[in-house]
Formats: sequence, C-alpha cells, structure tokens
Amino acid sequence: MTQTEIMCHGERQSIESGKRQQRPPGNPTDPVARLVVISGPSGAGKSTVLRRLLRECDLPLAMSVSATTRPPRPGEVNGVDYHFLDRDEFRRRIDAGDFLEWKEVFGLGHYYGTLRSEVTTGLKHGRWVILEIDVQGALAVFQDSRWDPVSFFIHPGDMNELERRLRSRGTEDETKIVARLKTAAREMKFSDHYRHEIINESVDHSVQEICEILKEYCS
Ligand SMILES: Nc1ncnc2c1ncn2[C@@H]1O[C@H](COP(=O)(O)OP(=O)(O)OP(=O)(O)O)[C@@H](O)[C@H]1O
Ligand SMILES: Nc1nc2c(ncn2[C@@H]2O[C@H](COP(=O)(O)O)[C@@H](O)[C@H]2O)c(=O)[nH]1
Repeated sequence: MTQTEIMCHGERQSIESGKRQQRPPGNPTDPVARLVVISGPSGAGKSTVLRRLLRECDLPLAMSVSATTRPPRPGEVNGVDYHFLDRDEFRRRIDAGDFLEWKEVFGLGHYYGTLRSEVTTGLKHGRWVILEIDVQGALAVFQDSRWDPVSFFIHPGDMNELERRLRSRGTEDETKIVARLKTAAREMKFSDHYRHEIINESVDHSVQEICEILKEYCS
C-alpha cells in the first residue's frame, strides 16, 4: 500500500493511501510539507482567523507573506503584513519569474501575488505554508499539478454580515467596498472548488475547525 509522509508536530508520520491525502505533496524537494490555500470574500475574516490559527494550532504552520501594490493601511508593516511594492517593482518581479501566482484583485488596479521564495523557504523548513489568496489565484494553484493543497473557503455567513464586517473594519472607502462586495458575489460561486468550507460565524470555532481538519491529514 502506498504510504505518504507528512510533517506534523515536527515529526514524520505516515498515512495510508485511500485517506484524504492520496498524492504526494507538490514540492519534489521536500516530501514532508505541503501548501494550505485559504480563500473567501474580502471581509469574511480570513486574516483574523489565520492570525489566531498560527498562535493556537500546534502544527508547524507558516504564512506566506504576499506582495501587493496596494498602499499599506495604518499599522501594516512591510514584510510582515505584505511586501509592499510599487507597480514597476511588481512588474519586474513578474518578469523575473518570482511569483508562483499573481492577480489583479477587485479590478481597481492593485496587484497581489505569492512569491515563490516565501513558499520554498517555508517548505524547506518542513512547515505547512499557508497562502491567503483570492479565488483566481487559488484556481491557478489548483491547476498546477505540482501542488496538492489542502484548501479552505471561508464564508462570512451571509452577504449582509459580510458588508457589516467590511464597513466596521473601516479600511476601505465606498468605491472600494462596492468593488469588494461585487467580487465577493462572484467568488462565492467557486466555494465548491475547495476541499473544505468553513462558515466563520465564530472565530473560536473556525480556528478550532481548521486546526482539527489539518490534523486529520496527519493521522
Ligand atoms: N467570526 C467573526 N464574527 C464577527 N466579526 C468578524 C469575524 N471574523 C472576522 N471578523 C471581523 O470582520 C472584519 C474583517 O475581517 P478580516 O480583516 O480578517 O477579513 P479578511 O477576510 O481577511 O479580509 P480581506 O480579504 O479584505 O483581507 C474585521 O473587522 C474582523 O474583526
Ligand atoms: N491572488 C492573490 N490574492 C491575494 C494575495 N494576497 C492577498 N490576496 C487577496 O487579496 C484580497 C485583499 O486583501 P487586502 O489585504 O487588500 O484586504 C484578499 O481577499 C486576499 O484573498 C496573493 O498573493 N495572491
């Protein structure tokens, strides 16, 4: 019977084929780590849940810090929340082949992308690397047969609650809120492309659910 090794709690464990993970993880240089893709509409609570997941889930997790051309929000730190690049630098990095995927998200001229270096560094250290990316970016990763990510779609509950969360966050003006809600309606239609769907009604429950699901890939 084929065995696949994955990294949990810093040690190697095996799972039988026939369980959830049937294909070896994508990175041929490190067969014990894998990608986790998290998407969901802007304002659903992805960042809030992930911040807590990283603190509270006892698995070797690492966030991939994306690059973006959008300006930093107050309190956001370059290299921690995002790698903030100007458009010329972003383009240069596209041409250099530095991105695993990149997209213009929300149609307002701002680009977001996953740097290959973020992924390879995490995988090299035996970590599950988490990509918090939009649906278009996620579909590109799903199509690339080198990756076999564990994927989660985070739902806000309903669209009214999503709008409430976006407005209460207070980080976007009206034009941007409208663009994000429009994109959200489109993105919701793709939730069944993900292995797992999480209804983020309670941050506590979402964190616990995601951690438990990830652990199932270890046992
Ligand atoms: N389960 C929840 N219940 C109520 N409010 C929540 C919940 N989860 C997150 N929030 C709040 O909703 C707002 C949006 O959350 P967050 O910034 O994490 O969303 P996001 O999905 O990461 O958005 P974006 O894609 O724009 O980065 C924040 O003010 C956050 O505190
Ligand atoms: N395709 C990608 N999408 C990304 C990446 N990093 C973030 N995102 C998505 O952008 C939105 C907006 O984020 P915000 O910080 O401006 O509120 C968010 O919903 C992410 O899903 C990326 O590297 N690639």
